[in-house]
Amino acid sequence: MGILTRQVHSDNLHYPLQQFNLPGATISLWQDWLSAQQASILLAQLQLQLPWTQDSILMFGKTVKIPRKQVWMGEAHCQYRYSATTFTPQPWHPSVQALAQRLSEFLGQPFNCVLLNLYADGQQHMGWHADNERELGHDPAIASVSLGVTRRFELKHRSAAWQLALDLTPGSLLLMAGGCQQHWLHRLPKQSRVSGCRLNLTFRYIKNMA
Ligand SMILES: O=C(O)CCC(=O)C(=O)O
Ligand SMILES: [Fe+2]
Repeated sequence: MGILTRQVHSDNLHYPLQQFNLPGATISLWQDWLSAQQASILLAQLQLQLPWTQDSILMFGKTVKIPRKQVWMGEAHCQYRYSATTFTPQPWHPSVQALAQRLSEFLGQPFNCVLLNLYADGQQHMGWHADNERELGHDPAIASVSLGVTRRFELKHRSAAWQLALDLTPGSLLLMAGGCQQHWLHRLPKQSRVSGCRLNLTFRYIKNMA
């Protein structure tokens, strides 16, 4: 348990970076990647304008509703398979596309699809998982932008007792890279006392095989 190696760098004054060099993963966190104003405008826009659905998944042979709402979005070829279901992407919302573009420039790597999650309150959550679908390729870099209330985000190593907990504040950018999806799991736990909603965007890249 406990926090592992922690290094704090500052690439430039506008975007201070915290980097965690974990065994088999590199986690980078930029707290105020979006300004408070940009984050709140984007939250209001996306909450209202996207076709949010509370999807069902198959768990131990039963269909259960997931404890949050989602939208899968991006380039048309970016199919996403999740618990025996294939999701076809929604076309880009212009603000989300602009964010993907800005992220690609900032991080120097392409992003062409995104899973958006809307957690109405602290009861809504996402369980332990890794984003290791084959279509994401080997050791994908996944960039996560948070809006709305601050929530805890946890990582744990698959085979050793190492854990890391971070608070994801509105406007923060988290990058999961290295072998993170191969060696670690992550989740957004319930926080019963948190009221207010959070919207998270996890940007990914899926190659066009056509
Ligand atoms: O809401 C979060 O911060 C986590 C989202 C996540 O892990 C995912 O979309 O795969
Ligand atoms: Fe994830």
